[in-house]
Amino acid sequence: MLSMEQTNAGIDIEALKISFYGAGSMAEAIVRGLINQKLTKPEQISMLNRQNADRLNELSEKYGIQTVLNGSTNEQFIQDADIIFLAMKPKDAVSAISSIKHLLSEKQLIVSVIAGLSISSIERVLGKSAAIVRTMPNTSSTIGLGVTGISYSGSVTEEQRKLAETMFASIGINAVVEESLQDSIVGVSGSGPAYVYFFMEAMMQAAEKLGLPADQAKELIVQTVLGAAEMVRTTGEEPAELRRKVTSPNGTTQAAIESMAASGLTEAVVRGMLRSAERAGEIGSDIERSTLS
Ligand SMILES: NC(=O)C1=CN([C@@H]2O[C@H](COP(=O)(O)OP(=O)(O)OC[C@H]3O[C@@H](n4cnc5c(N)ncnc54)[C@H](O)[C@@H]3O)[C@@H](O)[C@H]2O)C=CC1
Ligand SMILES: O=C(O)[C@@H]1CCC=N1
Repeated sequence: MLSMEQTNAGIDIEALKISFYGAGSMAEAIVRGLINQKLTKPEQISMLNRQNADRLNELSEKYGIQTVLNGSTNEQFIQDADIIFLAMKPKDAVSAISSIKHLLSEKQLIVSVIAGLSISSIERVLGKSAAIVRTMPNTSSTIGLGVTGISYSGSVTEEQRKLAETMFASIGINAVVEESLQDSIVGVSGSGPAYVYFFMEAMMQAAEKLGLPADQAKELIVQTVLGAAEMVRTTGEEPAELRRKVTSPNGTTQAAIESMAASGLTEAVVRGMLRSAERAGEIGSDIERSTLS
């Protein structure tokens, strides 16, 4: 991760107004990350949602940001924003973008976090080309350990690129990729945290079967996962090599790994990740079709 000095070079992000259109889990993860990492002040952030005043009140109290339900008052927030995050579910994207397109101006940067939604679909809904950053973040942005795939429309300037990369670097690491790879990023790191949680859930089930109390099992498993990821990062060794070091010939780990392999763990993970990327493509095609009809 870049240091703040490096990431903030030459860009006064605190001076910019950032509006999140869609106040769900991903928007909250980014907002929390931006505030915790002190990239900007809560007063500069607004969050707009279609419904659920309770959720908005909670977000406003928790983070000190401005929140507003869809309606006439949100127009001002959209018009005043320098950066607009599109953060609703894919199925809501076309109608949401249509409803604000008359409020957008050329100087604004649009950042989409929506899985599958292509830059060309956004431009088709807007009826013109625009400065669009297509991203695929993940929820670990909440604690500054996110991963974000980033791609740009042709209208994004060098300075806007720097701005987008600075924002996402403050809440994790970035991978700037060709837009055609964005569905792959979904399969790898967008959905990725859920695979790890799923594996941890299975480990917790097993630990309980082995007689450990649930809270102790959780503590041991969290530290095991954290330690293993940190080992890969700090030693620079390949996961396969680190695994070999845990695995004594004919010992306990070998017995476990053989049993997991026989149950098709590798194939299940590979198939699942490819399916996630494929699903992102399907979601994108559905949206594209709806913009053509
Ligand atoms: N949750 C995750 O781990 C990740 C999600 N994403 C993407 O982020 C987007 C949002 O996902 P989540 O935050 O998980 O969903 P969510 O369901 O938690 O939040 C979506 C929010 O958008 C609001 N919304 C829908 N239509 C609206 C409209 N017309 N105007 C204003 N607000 C509107 C909904 O009321 C809801 O609060 C999705 O497109 C997803 O593909 C991307 C990366 C990771
Ligand atoms: O499940 C989803 O569709 C979103 C996109 C990546 C993570 N969550």
